[in-house]
Amino acid sequence: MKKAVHFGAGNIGRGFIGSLLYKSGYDIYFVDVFKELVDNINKFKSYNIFILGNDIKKEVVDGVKAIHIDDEKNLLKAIEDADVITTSVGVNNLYGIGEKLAYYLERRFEKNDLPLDIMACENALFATNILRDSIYKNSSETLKAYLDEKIGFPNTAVDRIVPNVDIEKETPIDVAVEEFFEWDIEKDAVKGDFDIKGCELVDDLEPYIERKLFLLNGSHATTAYLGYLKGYKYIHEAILDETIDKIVKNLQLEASFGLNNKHKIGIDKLKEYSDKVIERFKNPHLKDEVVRVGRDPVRKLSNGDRLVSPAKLSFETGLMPENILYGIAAGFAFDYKDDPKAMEIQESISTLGLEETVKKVTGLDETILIDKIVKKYKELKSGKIK
Ligand SMILES: NC(=O)c1ccc[n+]([C@@H]2O[C@H](COP(=O)([O-])OP(=O)(O)OC[C@H]3O[C@@H](n4cnc5c(N)ncnc54)[C@H](O)[C@@H]3O)[C@@H](O)[C@H]2O)c1
Ligand SMILES: O=P(O)(O)OC[C@@H](O)[C@@H](O)[C@H](O)[C@H](O)CO
Repeated sequence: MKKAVHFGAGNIGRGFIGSLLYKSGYDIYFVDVFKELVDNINKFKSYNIFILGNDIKKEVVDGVKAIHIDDEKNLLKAIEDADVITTSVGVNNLYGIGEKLAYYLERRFEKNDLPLDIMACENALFATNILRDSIYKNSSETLKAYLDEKIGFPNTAVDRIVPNVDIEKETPIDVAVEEFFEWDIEKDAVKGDFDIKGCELVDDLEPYIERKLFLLNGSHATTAYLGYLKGYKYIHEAILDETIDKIVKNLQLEASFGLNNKHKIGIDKLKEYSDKVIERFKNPHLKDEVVRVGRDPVRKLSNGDRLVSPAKLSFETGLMPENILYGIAAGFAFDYKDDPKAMEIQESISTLGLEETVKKVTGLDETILIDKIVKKYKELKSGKIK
């Protein structure tokens, strides 16, 4: 039986990656920092995936095991034998995982010289490259030669909305998901012979990952930030608000111009994709909280992420991305107290001021865009947008 090691047994790890690996016949080892989660996976060994549509379907993922990140002995054994390694831990955690993987791969190399693919399944552009670079940075010259020859680092785009579960569970590790899923993988970077059913191997990942990050995650974040400001708890409520719906749809159009200019995907195709995304946001059964979708605005408002990146892309085509800038401005107004990264931005606004904070977080240097974000932030705060 082929073995898969997956770092991050959270929502997408269990609700999506775990599901496809299981259906493809892999023996799954989850690795996590959260001890209680690791213990529960080892206790129950099985979990349910509730697929939330107009009716609820249930799938079972069976025979799973978990390893705590500090359990060196078991982690070494799992990595030595792995046929595929995946992550869904949050892009900022990839640096630390890269360091650990370098250590374990050096040891695997002494025992197993079969090829292996390592894929980061995170919402970020080319996340596997970040993980790969971190592994290389921590590698000896001998290990680097082994990596060059035997280890594939395909980038991926993963898409399935997996909210924090809000239904009655049968085990504490059950998850709830939407029906839709898409997993695109860079074909030419694959070195092993993994066979994951349901994923798609693509020649050029960039159009896929940018389309997903800008049209889905950019509009998701904007729905969340505007929804939060207007007092909605859930995404499906926020997207039914006429003002939010209009801004989000126009944001998708602006991002589509940029995407089409770069990748020649076709405006009609991008519109079709965008419309499906909005329908997915409207799913009332997911009960996806705006504070989950808006989490970590420092990351979401950074230069290469879901809002600033498409804003720059569409600005470069000669268009003023007014609605994407609303999304960014709303992100700066996201003052959710339980989100440390939202609080970091709020503290920066109080000490450095808004304009300096916008420059620092977004990395933008186009004065016109910065001025517009500041203006829109003030409009949002003064309640001008109803
Ligand atoms: N939930 C979704 O709808 C969704 C969809 C697509 C992609 N993603 C992406 O997947 C990633 C995870 O998102 P999520 O929603 O599953 O979050 P989550 O918080 O539910 O899960 C993340 C898991 O990673 C674990 N973790 C953190 N640091 C770790 C480390 N160093 N080693 C091992 N485990 C570690 C956490 O304990 C947690 O269990 C993010 O990059 C996110 O953007 C999420
Ligand atoms: O996971 P994040 O924080 O990058 O983004 C929040 C949501 O937009 C995201 O989790 C989506 O639900 C997911 O990307 C859908 O595929």
